[in-house]
Amino acid sequence: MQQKSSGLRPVLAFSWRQKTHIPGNPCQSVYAVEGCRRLPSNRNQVLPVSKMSGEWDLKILCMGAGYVGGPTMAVIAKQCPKIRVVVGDISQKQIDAWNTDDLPIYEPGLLEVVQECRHRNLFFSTDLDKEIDEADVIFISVNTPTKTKGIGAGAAANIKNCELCARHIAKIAKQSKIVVEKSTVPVRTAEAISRILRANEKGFEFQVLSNPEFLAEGTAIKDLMNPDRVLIGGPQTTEGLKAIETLVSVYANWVPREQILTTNLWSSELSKLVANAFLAQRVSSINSISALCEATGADVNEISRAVGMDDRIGKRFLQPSVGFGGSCFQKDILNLVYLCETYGLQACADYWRQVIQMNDFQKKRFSEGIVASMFNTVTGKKIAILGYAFKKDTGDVRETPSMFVVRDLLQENAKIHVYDPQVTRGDMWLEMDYTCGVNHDNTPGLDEAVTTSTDPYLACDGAHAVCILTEWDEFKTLDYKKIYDSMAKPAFLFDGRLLLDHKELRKIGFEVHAIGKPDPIKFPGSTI
Ligand SMILES: NC(=O)C1=CN([C@@H]2O[C@H](COP(=O)(O)OP(=O)(O)OC[C@H]3O[C@@H](n4cnc5c(N)ncnc54)[C@H](O)[C@@H]3O)[C@@H](O)[C@H]2O)C=CC1
Ligand SMILES: O=C(O)[C@H]1O[C@H](OP(=O)(O)OP(=O)(O)OC[C@H]2O[C@@H](n3ccc(=O)[nH]c3=O)[C@H](O)[C@@H]2O)[C@H](O)[C@@H](O)[C@@H]1O
Repeated sequence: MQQKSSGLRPVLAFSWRQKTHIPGNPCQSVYAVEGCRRLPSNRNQVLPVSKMSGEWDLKILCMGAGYVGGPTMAVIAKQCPKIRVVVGDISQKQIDAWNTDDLPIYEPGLLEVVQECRHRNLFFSTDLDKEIDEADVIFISVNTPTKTKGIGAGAAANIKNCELCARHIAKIAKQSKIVVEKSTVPVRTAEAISRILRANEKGFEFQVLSNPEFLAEGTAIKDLMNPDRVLIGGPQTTEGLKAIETLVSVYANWVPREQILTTNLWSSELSKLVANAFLAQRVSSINSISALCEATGADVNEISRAVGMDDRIGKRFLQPSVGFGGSCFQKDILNLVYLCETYGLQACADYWRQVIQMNDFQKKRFSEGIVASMFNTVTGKKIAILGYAFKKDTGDVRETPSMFVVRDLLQENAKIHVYDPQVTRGDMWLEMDYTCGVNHDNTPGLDEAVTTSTDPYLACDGAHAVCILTEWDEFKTLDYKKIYDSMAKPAFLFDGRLLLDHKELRKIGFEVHAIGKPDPIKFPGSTI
């Protein structure tokens, strides 16, 4: 298994955040583009897979070697040995890392797949001109963060990077190509990409498809090897349908045909936003109930169990937490909210915005609960944070709930000690600066207020409280007696993931507070 050195690692050579701010054209509103033109029917140049690429069945380029581009292409390369797959990026550091065994992202099982395919039919390169020229199919898998400035700031997705890719392809291409949106984008982005490509065409045709990705970090390889479905949207023209068929034939190498859904472009683009919105909505729904459980003495785990056993509701995504994080849930819901507003559907926009507001409430509620429980002050107290990644099995810290809790506790002048097996100190500060505007370089005393540790026991040594903020498996088997003995008393433990055995912890002597769990003092007899 791919293994990074344990503990908060030194800053990686590459840091994803640096690449979200690529200078270039500001985002063009996709809502301003004209209606879709039908493609001329005599330009039937999209070839079936087997005839496309000489010694290879097909040549694929993926622009963007991040959390999606890297794993997705590695799995295509693994499952399709006759397809040449190149993952390209504008970041030399990123590509250099992909060409070593110290991959730029942590994802269980990824290294093995990369090692199997690298230099066989999987290549990582910054020579985008050459690879665009050679590719038959080009995936665009670049970051599409929420806009921070200008029209739609704080809600609309910035598709600047997608547009730059389209312009790059248009400039270099000397023959017909299929261009595939892998990035998550606002509905009708394919139209903007098509227009850019068409405006620059030199007598050949581009087909633009939408193929959104549904992998989750931490389980990316499993999700890619066994997807619930693959979704491909494209123009419903003869050429468009042929292009769809070309992409279907790639996935059909390992995905059962009935799980490969084909549809039109706009349904495909919108389905991705809706899938993330529904998933996040479930988390916010159960988190809202966790607050009610704490007030009434009900147990949120029992609620999840009882409700989830109804087949119509289902068990998954009902795990209460300190809040959802990650680069996409908030971004994609905001994107949906912005779309609704753009089309004058304010009630729909308000409905979906509430999912984010509930998430903000949950994060805030957690940090306020810590302060309230600890006699209304954490000033000068050492608080150990176990887990900084937004979920287990990833080193990704984008929008991680831990960051918001740490920010709030810093405002109360606590001394923070963080342990996470995969997060770098550099990434931690970068995200804090980008998302919370808290910069450790120009805020006196801040750097010293946060210690990052490579050992969970050191992080907890002498602490007044321990907070479980990521559900890493290793936290389940720590020696909590040893931790308790080393802590200031009373020893508080705040479980933001419902990961631990609270009965056992209380037996040791901890004062335990957990999301959605009845407080045994307030509700004697209700603890399960
Ligand atoms: N992270 C995730 O789990 C998932 C992300 N998505 C979506 O996939 C897209 C990519 O997300 P991530 O992989 O997480 O982003 P990322 O930030 O990890 O990677 C994006 C990469 O694109 C590169 N890039 C930017 N502009 C470029 C250009 N003009 N040419 C070539 N490379 C360029 C960047 O240098 C970076 O390495 C986003 O739209 C995201 O919403 C979809 C499903 C899952
Ligand atoms: O578009 C994306 O980026 C991806 O977003 C999510 O994947 P990801 O964010 O990697 O991870 P999730 O497992 O969905 O978790 C998201 C957040 O919700 C939290 N969560 C999840 C499930 C749950 O029951 N409770 C809960 O608090 C997690 O801890 C995490 O902070 C979706 O699950 C993917 O299908 C999608 O492709």
